[in-house]
Amino acid sequence: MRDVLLDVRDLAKAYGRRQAVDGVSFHVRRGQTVGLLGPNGAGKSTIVGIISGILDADAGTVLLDGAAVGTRGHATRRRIGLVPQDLALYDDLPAIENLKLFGALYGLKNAALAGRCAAVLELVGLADRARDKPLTFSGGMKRRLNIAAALLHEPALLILDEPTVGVDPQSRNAIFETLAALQGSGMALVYTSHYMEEVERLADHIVIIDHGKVLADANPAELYARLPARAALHVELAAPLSGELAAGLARLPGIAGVSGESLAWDVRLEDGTQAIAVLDWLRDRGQVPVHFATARARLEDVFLDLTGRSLRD
Ligand SMILES: Nc1ncnc2c1ncn2[C@@H]1O[C@H](COP(=O)(O)OP(=O)(O)OP(=O)(O)O)[C@@H](O)[C@H]1O
Repeated sequence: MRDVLLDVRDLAKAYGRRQAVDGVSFHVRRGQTVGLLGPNGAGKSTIVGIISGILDADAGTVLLDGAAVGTRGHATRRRIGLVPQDLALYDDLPAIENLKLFGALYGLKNAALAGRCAAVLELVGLADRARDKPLTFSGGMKRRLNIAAALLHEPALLILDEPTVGVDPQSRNAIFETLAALQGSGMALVYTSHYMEEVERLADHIVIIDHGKVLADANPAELYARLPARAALHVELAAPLSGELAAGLARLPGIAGVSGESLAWDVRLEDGTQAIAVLDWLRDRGQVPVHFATARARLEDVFLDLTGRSLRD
């Protein structure tokens, strides 16, 4: 496939007897944001470590533009930027000096280094804090400085490992703005998270990982389309619904399930537009809804459907 930037094939990695990554394959196209979603311990950090050439895999290959990435493949590794889960900053060194250190590691010097430092600080919204030390920064600002450091060498692919853990909501939004700007510039991103809302918001392709394996690899619309119920209707009635009527409701076309009792009911719908038909059906039988709410299926539902477990467990 011509537009594939990163091709991850059959990765495996064990720590002692624990198989952390167990035959993982997926790819990232140019300009695409791939969300790696999975619970804590699923293997995301290990996958990211192998992709960015920090960890050796026991088996499998990682190709960037057809060239192998490995702990010894320096030229290819340089085309990847990694924002690790653990912050790597010198707290009492001004932000700009931190960046110069990282830049020097990438071989940047003099005017080129100064130019890149200014550009990345601007991009992450820290240009006016260049001379301040990270110890005066919020968790989110430190994270943004880390993102800046990973962008100094203009990578083709930026990998972010849980970049919003421990970050306040305002800073979280600032991080999203930075990432949106990077997406706009055509950069490919790999974003790991166990926060489904974030992955839903950012990613145009989602790889769900659990116990070191890929459970799903698709765009969000495809993931939702596979669900038996893509929406839910919660309805509260003025008078209790009989068991007989509830059973009748469950038999209506497009209804995936009915649960509840007395005044409050939840109806799982194959499609959200069926909510109107359900409300009409109830009203035709003298059941007056006093309150109702509909909700679309979320990635949480996809995970639950795939594993039988909640991602938040
Ligand atoms: N250095 C290590 N030594 C031993 N076991 C490890 C090591 N690193 C990770 N593991 C184990 O490998 C499995 C996968 O861990 P990994 O950190 O890749 O998952 P994760 O999805 O990134 O989770 P988290 O978000 O909590 O970091 C876990 O069971 C973890 O305990």
